[in-house]
Amino acid sequence: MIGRRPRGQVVMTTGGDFVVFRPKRFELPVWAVILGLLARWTGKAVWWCLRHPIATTSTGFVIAVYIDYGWSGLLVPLVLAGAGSAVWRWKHEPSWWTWLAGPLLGRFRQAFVYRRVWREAMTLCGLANTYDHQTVLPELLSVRSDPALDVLTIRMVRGQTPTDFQRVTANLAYAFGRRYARVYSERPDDAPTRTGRWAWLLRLVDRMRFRDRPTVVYLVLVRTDALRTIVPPFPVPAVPDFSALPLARREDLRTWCLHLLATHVLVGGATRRGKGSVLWSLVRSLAGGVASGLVRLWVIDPKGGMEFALGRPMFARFACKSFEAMADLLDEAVAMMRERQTRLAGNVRVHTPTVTDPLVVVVIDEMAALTAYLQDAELRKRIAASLGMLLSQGAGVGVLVVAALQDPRKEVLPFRDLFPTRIALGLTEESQVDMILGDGARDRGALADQMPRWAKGVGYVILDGTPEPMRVRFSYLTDEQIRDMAREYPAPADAADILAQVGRETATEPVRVPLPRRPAAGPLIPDTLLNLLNRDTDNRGGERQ
Ligand SMILES: Nc1ncnc2c1ncn2[C@@H]1O[C@H](COP(=O)(O)OP(=O)(O)OP(=O)(O)O)[C@@H](O)[C@H]1O
Repeated sequence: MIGRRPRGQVVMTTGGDFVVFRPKRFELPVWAVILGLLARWTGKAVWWCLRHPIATTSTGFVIAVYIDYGWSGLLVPLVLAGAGSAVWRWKHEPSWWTWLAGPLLGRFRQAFVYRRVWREAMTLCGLANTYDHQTVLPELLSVRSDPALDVLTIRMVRGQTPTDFQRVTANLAYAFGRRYARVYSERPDDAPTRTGRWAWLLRLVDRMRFRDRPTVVYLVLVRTDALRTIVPPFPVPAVPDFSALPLARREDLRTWCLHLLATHVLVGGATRRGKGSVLWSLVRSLAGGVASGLVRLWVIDPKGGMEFALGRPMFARFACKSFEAMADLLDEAVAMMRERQTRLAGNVRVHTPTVTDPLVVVVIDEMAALTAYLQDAELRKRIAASLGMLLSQGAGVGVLVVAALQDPRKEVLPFRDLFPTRIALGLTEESQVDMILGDGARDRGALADQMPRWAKGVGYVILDGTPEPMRVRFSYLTDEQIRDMAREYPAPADAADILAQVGRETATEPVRVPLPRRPAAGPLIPDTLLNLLNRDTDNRGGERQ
């Protein structure tokens, strides 16, 4: 058995301490110790220079210029570098941040901010361990800064997992003097798409940069809260990209895009926290498709139209007064889903939206009004059955549900788990965060229950493919902007839509341009009725002119 005593003495014993070996101690002369230390430091310095070629070359250059020309000689390259940097920033700020300002600021903050308090912060946050009578700390490998965030790359102590860091995310934020932090087990940014002549080389470099590093975690500290200011509406894409709909601003100032294809979306948030802004941001991002007929919005607003009536011309179907009409709307969505399933089965596995076979998005504000608070038990059951069908089978055939609600408990929303995409705005209780975003989301940094009062429309989303939440702020549309949008992007008239409205809701039909007729493949109503309605629509169009 070999053991180490506290004083560094190696002791070797057999079974019961019968024989004890003590190694002989050598006394080295002082000159040998000094020589050894010098060799060690030189080795370290050379290794550092090899690892930091840019810093080494620049320092060498500065020293050489100073020796040859003195202080005044340094002024010229300094002014030239400053001017070059200013022009670069003016012409292309993102690349200036990526290649110059970000790395420089990161190095500076690594040396003068984080390293100074590293040992103290790691120890007090409970991330320092003891091994072999020595304290072992996570190692700060690098810091990368951008205009809003510092991203710290940290090598964990052997035996630690990213969960150990995620559990103390808030402690880490405050330890470094910040309010918000997030811990990622993989790089928080994606590898860029490379094109052009040197793409192959850049892709090789990216493969190295973005390689999987299981021993490393990434701590993102929010230096400047980019979400403090209201986010103006994003430009309307003429043809919406359903895999990337721009809805919100991210903490790193980039745009957060929703992947809407083949998914349902649940938005949870306490009252007056901005659920409306999430839904309107989504409607706006789809507006181009609404006008061209690629997207149909079927909207249910149980608050009597308070939220959505302003955008009425954009909606193919709208129910806001009668719960009966809301139940009918959902039943019709199920019928459409069934018809598509029959038509598409054996041909494709996922529906692709086209003008003749559009993406149907059923938007439901205040979903609890339909699933829990509705007095009529029969109607409630009918609605629950339709919603269950849509949520479990609708995504693949392009009939999607986007719903908002305040209370995410199972009693209120039994099909919570059928929503693959979830967004949590400000909530009132800790437990609600995990109910909406999934187990452990709060521990991983989604502090939706601690949202300050100003943070309307600020929420947490889970990025595709990563378990860690991200904080975003949704764009805010004023009533005037909603009215303008509705005027500019009205839904085209479709006989089936108009028929569905007749006699159910008393709201007057909005002005709509006629939609090209659907081919014989699958009209939902008989030809005789279609002709009748066409004539009716033409007449009304004539009256308006
Ligand atoms: N993204 C946003 N940016 C800035 N302010 C916002 C944003 N979203 C909402 N607000 C502000 O918060 C108020 C409440 O927003 P909203 O009506 O959308 O909340 P809600 O959660 O839908 O409320 P309710 O529970 O009544 O449905 C708005 O009047 C607006 O002033």
